[in-house]
Amino acid sequence: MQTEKEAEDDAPPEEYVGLSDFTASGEDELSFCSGDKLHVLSKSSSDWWWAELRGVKGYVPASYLRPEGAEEDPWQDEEYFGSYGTLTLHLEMLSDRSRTEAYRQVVLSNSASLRDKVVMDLGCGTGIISLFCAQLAQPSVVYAVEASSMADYTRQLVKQNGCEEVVTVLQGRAEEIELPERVDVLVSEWMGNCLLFEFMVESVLLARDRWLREGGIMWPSSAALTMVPCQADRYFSEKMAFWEQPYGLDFTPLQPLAQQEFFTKPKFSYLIEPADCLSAPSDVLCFNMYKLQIKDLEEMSAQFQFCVERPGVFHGFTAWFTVHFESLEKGGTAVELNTGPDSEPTHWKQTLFMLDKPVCVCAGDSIGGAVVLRRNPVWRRHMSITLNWSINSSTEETDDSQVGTKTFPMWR
Ligand SMILES: N=C(N)NC/C=C/[C@H]1O[C@@H](n2cnc3c(N)ncnc32)[C@H](O)[C@@H]1O
Repeated sequence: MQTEKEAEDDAPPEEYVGLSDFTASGEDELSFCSGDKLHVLSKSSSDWWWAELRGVKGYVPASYLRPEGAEEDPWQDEEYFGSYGTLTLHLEMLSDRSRTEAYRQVVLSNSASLRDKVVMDLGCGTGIISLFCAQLAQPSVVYAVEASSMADYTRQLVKQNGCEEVVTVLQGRAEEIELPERVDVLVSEWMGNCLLFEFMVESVLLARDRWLREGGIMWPSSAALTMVPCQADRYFSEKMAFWEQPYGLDFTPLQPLAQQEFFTKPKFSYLIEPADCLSAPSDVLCFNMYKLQIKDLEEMSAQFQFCVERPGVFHGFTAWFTVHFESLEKGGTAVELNTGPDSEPTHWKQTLFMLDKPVCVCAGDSIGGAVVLRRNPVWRRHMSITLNWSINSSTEETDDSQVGTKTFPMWR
């Protein structure tokens, strides 16, 4: 095995740029800031490279770097579709029974109406929804569109399950591929954390405008982002209270660091208990998938007014989403996939937004305010969420800790 020194002598250094800040956590690691130009001296492993910055050498995480000069793709498609070319994410989604059964139920309950229909499964992944269509109904054709390298395996799965007569797998981005005809049904599982993260919904809208025939069906047909003010004792004690007295020592000087590290960004995959909800939840944003336009996604805002139903600590807000699949049959019942705390947990769980300072609230208090989602103008799969709130206590007079505002990057 070559040492770093030997490897270093072999290859000329390559110029890389830091994509974001990195703080070394081992003495052989090298810290750098976003934008720093590093010389990569050897790539001894795929994850950690031996690099030099301003005369100092050390290991750096390869995922934090991009080659100097390589234009950074605002959609980060190489990384995005690369991640879907491996099984991890597909296993997570397929293991999510609540999510996958909901799509199965949609096909099953619309089986008769799907006969002879033309279906597009956008971002089919392993093809599970397309296979449900071929297995549980008799569509004339399902165009299973998948941009990642998983498409090769999807073709094998279609053949393996005897569905090649009905399912045609097309590898490519839904925005770019050519279909031989318009479709009657556009089905997709596009929802990201907080409903919109990854902004795959843009691809769904482009495909709708290009391939859905007049009067065609969108599945999901509608989507709603739901929020609620909540208590998050477990998370707060794990990440913040912990520093009060670990092993009898006072580590509170670390609390500003904990604030920065754990409460600045939203916490994905947080499972909130119904009892943690301080009030009834509210659908702050609702999307009609037939009318929604891409330009509507740049900035979305809503007011809210929560009436506190139980005394507790207002640690922050929790968000989740619900999507509906309208029935193909007139008057048929819609299928609902609800990712909230009162439903079967999904792989998304919920998203927690922690305030800087928790506030005690009493039943009868009201928490009014607004939420603004702003899509990142450069990094098109990212957004920020700004929350403004004011607490009108039914008992105490209003002082400054009753009003607040905080913006959370997701992730840029
Ligand atoms: N539900 C979440 N979060 N992720 C959904 C799952 C995303 C799947 O859809 C594929 N995909 C995403 N966008 C496109 C596109 N524009 N064209 C073709 N395939 C696409 C990804 O490669 C994943 O396999």
